[in-house]
Amino acid sequence: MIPSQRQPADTGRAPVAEAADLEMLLAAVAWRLQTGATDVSASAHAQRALARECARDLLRLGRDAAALRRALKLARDQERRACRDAEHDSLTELPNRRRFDLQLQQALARRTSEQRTLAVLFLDLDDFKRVNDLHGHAVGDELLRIVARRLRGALRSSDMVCRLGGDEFACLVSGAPGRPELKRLAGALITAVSAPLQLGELQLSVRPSVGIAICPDDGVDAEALLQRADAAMFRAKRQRRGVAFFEPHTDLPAPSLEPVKAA
Ligand SMILES: Nc1nc2c(ncn2[C@@H]2O[C@H](COP(=O)(O)OP(=O)(O)OP(=O)(O)O)[C@@H](O)[C@H]2O)c(=O)[nH]1
Repeated sequence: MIPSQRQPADTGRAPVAEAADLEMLLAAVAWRLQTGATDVSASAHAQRALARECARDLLRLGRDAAALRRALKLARDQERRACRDAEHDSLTELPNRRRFDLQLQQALARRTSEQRTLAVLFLDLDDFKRVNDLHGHAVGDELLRIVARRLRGALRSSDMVCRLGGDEFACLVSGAPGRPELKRLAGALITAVSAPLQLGELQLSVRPSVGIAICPDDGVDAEALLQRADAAMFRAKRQRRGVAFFEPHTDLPAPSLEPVKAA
């Protein structure tokens, strides 16, 4: 037998160490080299396959991560939009009644510790129904958007204006405004809203009536303040005064009389 064709007797033991003569040693070494080379080439092949698989997995992982990031951003955007829609008026993009109530309650809670006054201004456009009736709902909508922008522009950034609904708006003025300052502010809001406006061919103007309620003089909770500012606005409109401060004797409903009991 030629040496290269001889196989070690027992592949489970170390054949090189057990070679009894030179011929067996050569055969054992040749066999070791051959199996070693096969092992190296098999392992290199396996490693290349593994590397390819890893690269594919990494690519898939990258794509999955990007898709996950996109889905997460979409969900966050949707959540933000839902929160925003829940607290904003879709026509004017001003905060809505719900947002106003929350902010008023927060301002009232802070006021207690800071001992400051704050005021609610209630605005309602005069004869707005005529705008809709004469020029159509779309013109009325555009006018409401413009009024919203004008109110926002006439207030400090620390003050808040919301659309309560229809042609009604409310402002929350915090800090420590006195009556003269509040009267001036109401006048500035009326001037801003009443400026003539051009809508295509149409030239229009609207005027608001404003009622003012002050915390703590006129109430210390959100509902009372808004109701009282509304009552004052109603009187301002009725008397065509433009602005009115809440007056308990005039604006509160008279207490109902107890029915006389039969004897
Ligand atoms: N264009 C438009 N009109 C609205 C909207 N919401 C409510 N309105 C209309 O606004 C009008 C408000 O009515 P009122 O405040 O009672 O009527 P007004 O003519 O302003 O009367 P006074 O407040 O007494 O001066 C109604 O005709 C509603 O139909 C809206 O989103 N868009």
